[in-house]
Amino acid sequence: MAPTAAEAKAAAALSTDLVESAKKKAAYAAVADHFTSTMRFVGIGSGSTIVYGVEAIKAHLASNPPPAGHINWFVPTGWNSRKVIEAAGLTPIAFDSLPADAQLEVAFDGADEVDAELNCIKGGGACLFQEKLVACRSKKFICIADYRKNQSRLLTNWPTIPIEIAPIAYASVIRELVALGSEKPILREHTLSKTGPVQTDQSFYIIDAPFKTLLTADDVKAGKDGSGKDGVWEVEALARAIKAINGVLEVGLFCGLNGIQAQKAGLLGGQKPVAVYFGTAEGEVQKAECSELAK
Ligand SMILES: O=C[C@H](O)[C@H](O)[C@H](O)COP(=O)(O)O
Repeated sequence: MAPTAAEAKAAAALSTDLVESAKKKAAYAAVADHFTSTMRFVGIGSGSTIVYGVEAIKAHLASNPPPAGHINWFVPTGWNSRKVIEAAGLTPIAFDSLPADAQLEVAFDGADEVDAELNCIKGGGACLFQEKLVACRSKKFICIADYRKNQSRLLTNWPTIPIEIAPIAYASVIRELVALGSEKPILREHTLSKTGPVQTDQSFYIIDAPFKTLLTADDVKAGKDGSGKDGVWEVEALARAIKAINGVLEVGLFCGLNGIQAQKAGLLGGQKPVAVYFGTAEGEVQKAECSELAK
């Protein structure tokens, strides 16, 4: 028998509660493991999950105040992120105001989907360019997500790759994406009161491009062809191909080992998180660590 409207509403509310509680638990665990009040520069991502991360940082600072005279600076990844930092009473510093030699100790952010190798899709909320800048300038990038985001391969549950592009180039970028095997890339438009394309913090546009489920590096090592033949791509190969299109500012695939290698050498971090904290539907937190760091 189909559920009544009241039953359906109650089930939806329960599911929302589970998701929010999973985000919060993951955020508090991530902050407990990776934030200290002696840190100088900390990156703060965008979206609904990072709000709990900022809440956890605020709570941590309340019970572990920084040494006298020490300022914890929080680097936002856009307008929304800055508002969250300010609303929590924390001190923001713009990315382009950072001292030239400053490195962020850690950056926390959410994700739309994460695969078995911790490659991520980001940009569901139209923030990805500044998030990548901040992640790559951090010694470690830590991701926080709920159980819906935890998939073995990208483009399993999340349908498209967000790509930030120069407005003038949108039609030609769409044509190039189709040539790469994306069936129906679309320019993201407002769905509520305002009409027209969604604009990013850089006043650029977002194209959402669907592709077949992406292969991991391990799939390719196991002999699968991820070169784009028949529209089948390995994550990094596709990220490189999209980034090479004229008019693309950044692609919402956070992947690759470059930064990880640099991080192992104690230099800059990378696009790929070193750890992802997933809040589970059972109320636990599952921590996935980047296996390359252990090698
Ligand atoms: O554009 C938005 C960002 O990449 C977010 O970090 C991502 O969409 C995850 O957002 P949420 O935490 O709301 O699921």
